[in-house]
Amino acid sequence: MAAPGISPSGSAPSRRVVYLGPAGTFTETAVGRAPGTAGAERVPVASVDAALAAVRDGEADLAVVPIENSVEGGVTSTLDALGAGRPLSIRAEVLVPVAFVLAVRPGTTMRDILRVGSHPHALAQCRGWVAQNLPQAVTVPALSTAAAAQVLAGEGEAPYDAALCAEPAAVAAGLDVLARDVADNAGAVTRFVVVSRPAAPPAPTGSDKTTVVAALAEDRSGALLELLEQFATRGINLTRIESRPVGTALGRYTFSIDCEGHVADPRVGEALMGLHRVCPQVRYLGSYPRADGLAPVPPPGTSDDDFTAARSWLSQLLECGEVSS
Ligand SMILES: O=C(O)C(=O)C[C@]1(C(=O)O)C=C[C@@H](O)C=C1
Repeated sequence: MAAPGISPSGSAPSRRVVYLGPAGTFTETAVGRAPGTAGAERVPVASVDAALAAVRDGEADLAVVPIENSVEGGVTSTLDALGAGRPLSIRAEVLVPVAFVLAVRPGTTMRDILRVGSHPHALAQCRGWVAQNLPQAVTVPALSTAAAAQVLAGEGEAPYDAALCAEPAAVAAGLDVLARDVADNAGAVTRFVVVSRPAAPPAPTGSDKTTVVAALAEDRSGALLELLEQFATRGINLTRIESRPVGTALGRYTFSIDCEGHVADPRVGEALMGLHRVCPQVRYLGSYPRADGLAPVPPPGTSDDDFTAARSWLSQLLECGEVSS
């Protein structure tokens, strides 16, 4: 692979974005909608780990990876890969509605299906549907939804009789669609993030999110409460919080957190400083515009203006010993 920023001809610089492939995954749809990827060379890879490794190693400029689903919650492989290893920055988020079809080789009927293959997150979102409509079938994990379609369509014996994937992936693989709108919860949405090597965050927009991973002080009662208080006392709403095992021993966890606001917002900056004081480790993963455009509504006394006014009140106290009001 050529170095990032250099085209194979060595002439015009080009950006390279890697994503969980092959063509036809929901991640590919996210790449098409992600800010900063227009005109970039798109390179599909086999896993989230491979995508993030390509960015860490300088083989790609950006990776687009799934991080959260409205039905299944956090994508643990992404949370773990972002939370450890060489640091990375989240630059943007993208929301993609997720709708699955049941794809089969031509001639297969519902009764023939004993094994259903797909990405584990897709299988989890369709668990109830499969149990109800294909009670005889077991599920088989695949690298992605589109990979499941391609494997099923390939030559010879396939490891499953049906694949759950996006309809364009089924059509591209030459499969038949036996059922549409396969889901336990209609209207499911997956959230993807655009990731780069560490860089200063984009400027605040007034509708931003910040992502951090924080470790708790070991074996201390109230440590989690202390972490949460850093956000609560500053009126900052959390949009996601998940515990992930550190992996070294039972009972050791880090917390992956998304909160409303930007690190440059005084109240968010102060909350992160609070985390730095009370947590043994804090990994800042980035501040970036919200895909839904919603702006936070801070409770009374916790707006950025309130924090700025309080800071200048303290400065005056330090300077003059009193504040004329
Ligand atoms: O397999 C795909 O098509 C993917 O893009 C991965 C993925 C995921 O990791 O959650 C993305 C969206 C769907 O929720 C199911 C699978």
